[in-house]
Amino acid sequence: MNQPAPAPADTAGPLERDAVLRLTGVTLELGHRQQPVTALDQVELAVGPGEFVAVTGPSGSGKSSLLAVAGGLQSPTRGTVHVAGTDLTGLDERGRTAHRRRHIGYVFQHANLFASLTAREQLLLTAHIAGRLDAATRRRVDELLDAVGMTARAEHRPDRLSGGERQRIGLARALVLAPEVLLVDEPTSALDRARARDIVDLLAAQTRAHRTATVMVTHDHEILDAADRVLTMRDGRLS
Ligand SMILES: Nc1ncnc2c1ncn2[C@@H]1O[C@H](COP(=O)(O)OP(=O)(O)OP(=O)(O)O)[C@@H](O)[C@H]1O
Repeated sequence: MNQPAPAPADTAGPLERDAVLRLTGVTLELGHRQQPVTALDQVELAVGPGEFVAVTGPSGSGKSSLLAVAGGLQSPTRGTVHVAGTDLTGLDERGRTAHRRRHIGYVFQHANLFASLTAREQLLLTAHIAGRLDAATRRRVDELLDAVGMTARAEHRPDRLSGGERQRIGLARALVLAPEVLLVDEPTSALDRARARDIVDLLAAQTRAHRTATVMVTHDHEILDAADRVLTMRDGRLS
């Protein structure tokens, strides 16, 4: 009797049909032609609205590469990346940037804040660039500053903030526009336990409230319980 073929690794998720973020057969080769490194190897991933996916795995396994490709910052060597129904790999640089701005929030490990702006202004600038600096967004900025515990530091510039405080502002900034896809690289690496818990709970709550498709890369095993699914990256493969 014929045995059914083994099911592929379950990285598609229960909401595949409605996925806001979908990577199909994504391979990323980096380095020189003579010495290529396969940073991503045939990755399949689908994340639905309101779903919070955590990705963990050893150093050098491809986690940052996964976020870079999912966010359209890096083009895959092979495969497709769909964000909100559009294939990023089919767009030119300009189209990709525009699509990224409209649909994707990215939280880098190092916040990349503007040196001359206060913490509050970093958030307001994001709303301004998107043409959404209205009363409701100003209220949301203040709520987010409060949610990340930064109200008292809101008028400080980055050089007067700690690494953890800058990290929290970077996260709040990415949440201002409630993007459809949120990609987060190690959001708790500079935070103590209590603060790490607050931040990951905030991420989970925002993901649900705004039906965001969230992917968070983390080494922090104590926060994995906040995610709906935990995937592991090993040698460029996701399982
Ligand atoms: N520009 C590059 N050229 C060649 N190889 C690269 C380049 N950038 C990354 N790599 C390699 O690609 C692989 C995946 O790197 P990546 O940064 O995605 O891993 P990671 O899981 O995020 O690691 P970490 O947890 O240490 O940040 C690693 O083997 C890395 O050495």
